[in-house]
Amino acid sequence: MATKITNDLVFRNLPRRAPESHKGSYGKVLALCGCSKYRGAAALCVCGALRAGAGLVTLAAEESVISAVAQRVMEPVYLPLPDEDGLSLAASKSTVCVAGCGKEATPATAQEMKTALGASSGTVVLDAGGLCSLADDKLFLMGLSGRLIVTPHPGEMARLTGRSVREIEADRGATALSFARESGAVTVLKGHRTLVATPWGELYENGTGNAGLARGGSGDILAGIIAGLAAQGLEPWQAAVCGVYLHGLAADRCARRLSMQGMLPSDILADLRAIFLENNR
Ligand SMILES: NC(=O)C1=CN([C@@H]2O[C@H](COP(=O)(O)OP(=O)(O)OC[C@H]3O[C@@H](n4cnc5c(N)ncnc54)[C@H](O)[C@@H]3O)[C@@H](O)[C@H]2O)[C@@H](O)CC1
Ligand SMILES: Nc1ncnc2c1ncn2[C@@H]1O[C@H](COP(=O)(O)OP(=O)(O)O)[C@@H](O)[C@H]1O
Repeated sequence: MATKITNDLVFRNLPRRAPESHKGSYGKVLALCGCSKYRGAAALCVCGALRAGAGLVTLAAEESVISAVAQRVMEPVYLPLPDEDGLSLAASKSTVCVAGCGKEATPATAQEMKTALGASSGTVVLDAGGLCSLADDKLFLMGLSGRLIVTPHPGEMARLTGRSVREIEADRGATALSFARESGAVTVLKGHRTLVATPWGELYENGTGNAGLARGGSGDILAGIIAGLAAQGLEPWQAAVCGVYLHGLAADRCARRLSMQGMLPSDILADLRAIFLENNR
């Protein structure tokens, strides 16, 4: 039986900003995201982390991605790739690594993920191509146990488990729970009524969100929001539970403002900040 994620559960777990705090108080996010084909995914992920409240966000990516993102958003710091030593160093200094949005699931991506995530010691949010590139390396994923959050949609869960999307959708709860138990990762199985499963057997169901989110880029923003929350000190399960709820709540508010038909993933960021404002954050 899944626990419904409520407004009270989320805002009880969300940190407040103390008057005497500084950027270091809210964590460093390293985003290892984007490729020349998927530049927008990197921008959306970075913006999600910034709007969720992270203190500093660094984007590690190839130059074509950096120049595209830098035209849209001014706050991130950039680490141009390839730079294996620079990537390891940045990962070792980060509070959270969010990796894989806008990456293709290739052996080169898997190697890049291993370089960064192996050097990090904080929370890891692994999404999209980064996650799928490691689908056959469960030992590596298990090595991140206790600090790993994975955010597959049903198609990605199919690649991770070798089962069909139809089988996964037929029993989403059991799928998420068994993947979480076997991998040691807090598992966010996305879709209508996203589930969050913990390695110790808890299952949360999210009731926010709507079909306006059913377009490319919504998941990239979610990964960034979860990373931004984890950077502020939330445990992996708290960041996942709060992240999926706030992402969906922002989308519901956005749909009332702009319609499900016309809203874009990036539009929900204005609603996320309004939700924080309405809740005195
Ligand atoms: N603007 C950008 O740069 C964007 C980049 N993106 C990146 O594109 C790459 C490929 O990701 P995609 O997810 O598009 O492609 P994938 O090939 O990983 O997955 C797409 C397939 O997964 C299945 N699927 C997904 N959600 C489902 C659901 N809720 N229920 C049932 N089946 C479902 C469907 O079969 C679908 O055709 C990733 O790296 C991603 O980050 C996308 O996020 C789209 C936007
Ligand atoms: N019908 C829907 N109802 C609620 N949430 C949805 C719906 N469709 C998509 N979403 C949400 O939008 C996001 C889509 O993520 P994903 O499939 O990874 O897309 P992308 O990789 O293109 O960004 C997920 O958070 C998912 O839960």
